[in-house]
Amino acid sequence: MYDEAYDSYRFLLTIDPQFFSSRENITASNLTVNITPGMLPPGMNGEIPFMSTPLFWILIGIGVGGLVISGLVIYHIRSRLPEHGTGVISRSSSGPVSEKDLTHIADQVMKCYYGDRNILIQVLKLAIEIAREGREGKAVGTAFVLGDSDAVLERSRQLILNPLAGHKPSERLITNADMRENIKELSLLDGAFVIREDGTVEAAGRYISIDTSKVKLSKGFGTRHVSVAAITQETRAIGIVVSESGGQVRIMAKGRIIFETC
Ligand SMILES: Nc1ncnc2c1ncn2[C@@H]1O[C@H](COP(=O)(O)OP(=O)(O)OP(=O)(O)O)[C@@H](O)[C@H]1O
Repeated sequence: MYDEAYDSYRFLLTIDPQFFSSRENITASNLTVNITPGMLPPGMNGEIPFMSTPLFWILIGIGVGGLVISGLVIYHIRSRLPEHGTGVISRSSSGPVSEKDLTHIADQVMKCYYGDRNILIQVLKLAIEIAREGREGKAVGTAFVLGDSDAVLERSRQLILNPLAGHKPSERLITNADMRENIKELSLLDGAFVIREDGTVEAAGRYISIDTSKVKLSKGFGTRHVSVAAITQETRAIGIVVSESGGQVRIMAKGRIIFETC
């Protein structure tokens, strides 16, 4: 009786899991009582769980791969673009820089700069004028390193004798109209301007002589940009670079470009 029942239903019958765990003797009578034809307990119906199928692992692989690729793309975009955006002032613009433009840029830069906002605006204005006007009909490139000037001077050297040496601090203020004209002339020289937070121009023709290996600017920038980025990484200064080749004005802080004009 037991053998017949079990053999004829062995692919269809369900054995109650509790049945074998109980200490009762297995007898033909209680076996038949606990066998329910056609009823399969949950999880024992012969289907392979989805998590064990190759399709599941393929989908997991696609998901993880997608996340990794998205992360790499975002990292690449972030390392290429300025952190705070691109400016509104185009190289082809002419005329004076509007207060609105300057305010917009200064707002962005002051997030990374501890110095005087008005002095910052004066330096920006001058840099933008140099980028737009050039000198003697030619494009001019130069760089301003603003703030933390003792630390900057320690990490740089004169390329030529400092043309500003011997002039009174009051004559060397960036807010002084004569000084601004002088800076435009001196921008033809190699090297950078070093400017104190209070607007005193300490030096022109300064060569930044520090290790640039930790700078993470995207490829394509030359030594002017890279060395200014490096000095902003090592000091609390910000850098304002006028590119001779592209005409953009780029503002740098903490080793990164934080703003650039179009
Ligand atoms: N370490 C430095 N410190 C100060 N000025 C530098 C330094 N390196 C280069 N310069 C100045 O930058 C000028 C241009 O150099 P380079 O072409 O390599 O820079 P760049 O970043 O491509 O700038 P640009 O976009 O203006 O061409 C040099 O002639 C020199 O006057």
